[in-house]
Amino acid sequence: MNAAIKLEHITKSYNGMAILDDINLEISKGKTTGIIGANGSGKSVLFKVICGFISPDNGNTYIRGLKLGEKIDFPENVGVFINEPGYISIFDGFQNLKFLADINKKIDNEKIKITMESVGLNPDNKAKVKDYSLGMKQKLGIAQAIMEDQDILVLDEPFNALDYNTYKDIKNIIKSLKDEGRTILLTSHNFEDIEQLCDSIYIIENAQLQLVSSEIIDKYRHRSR
Ligand SMILES: Nc1ncnc2c1ncn2[C@@H]1O[C@H](COP(=O)(O)OP(=O)(O)OP(=O)(O)O)[C@@H](O)[C@H]1O
Repeated sequence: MNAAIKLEHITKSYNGMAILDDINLEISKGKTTGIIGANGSGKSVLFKVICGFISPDNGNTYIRGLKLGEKIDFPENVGVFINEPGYISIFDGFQNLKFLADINKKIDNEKIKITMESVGLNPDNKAKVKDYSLGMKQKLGIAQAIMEDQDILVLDEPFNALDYNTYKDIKNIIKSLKDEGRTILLTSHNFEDIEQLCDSIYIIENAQLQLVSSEIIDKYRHRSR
């Protein structure tokens, strides 16, 4: 069976500095995989390569067996949450999601509303997104990533800027998506979240990706206490 996500020998440099150096990764369907690493280690760059937002210098990305840049440029049915999603600032939350939903025409208004409610947003709130708080924008980003029942989710720091209750809500949503068998790729600076949600954990260090050992897990547990 094809892996949901497969990376082969991915390299990416900026200004002569290797950010990703010969990255290989295979994620099976239905698994939740965590990527950890220091600020600036390359987690977002890796996620953007997987989503087809940036091209690697070398290497191949396959989503459900389809090679990016060959049969498809952007993977289909992948829910993406990468920090600071772009919104139409003069639209309200519902209008923004409706605008995006109209591209694929897979879901109706009711599904958008149900999804907004599931992340704690009121679909009838007419406030423009430019007046949303950071946490509300974060919730809207999560809603767009899951509203079409995308079976692969790429979530870069989904817990940033959330108050405690919303954080709990979003964490529970990710848990249920995991239980439903979605394939999830996740970053968080809170190691406890990664440990609780993920089936396997990788670390990016010095442009290399490696499966974390129990020693590294201990180090991170200690750090997040
Ligand atoms: N478009 C770009 N041009 C030049 N350098 C870039 C570009 N995008 C990313 N970088 C560099 O690549 C490195 C990795 O950035 P990335 O955003 O992937 O880090 P990260 O691991 O997600 O960090 P954080 O935990 O702070 O979110 C950084 O040094 C960053 O400056």
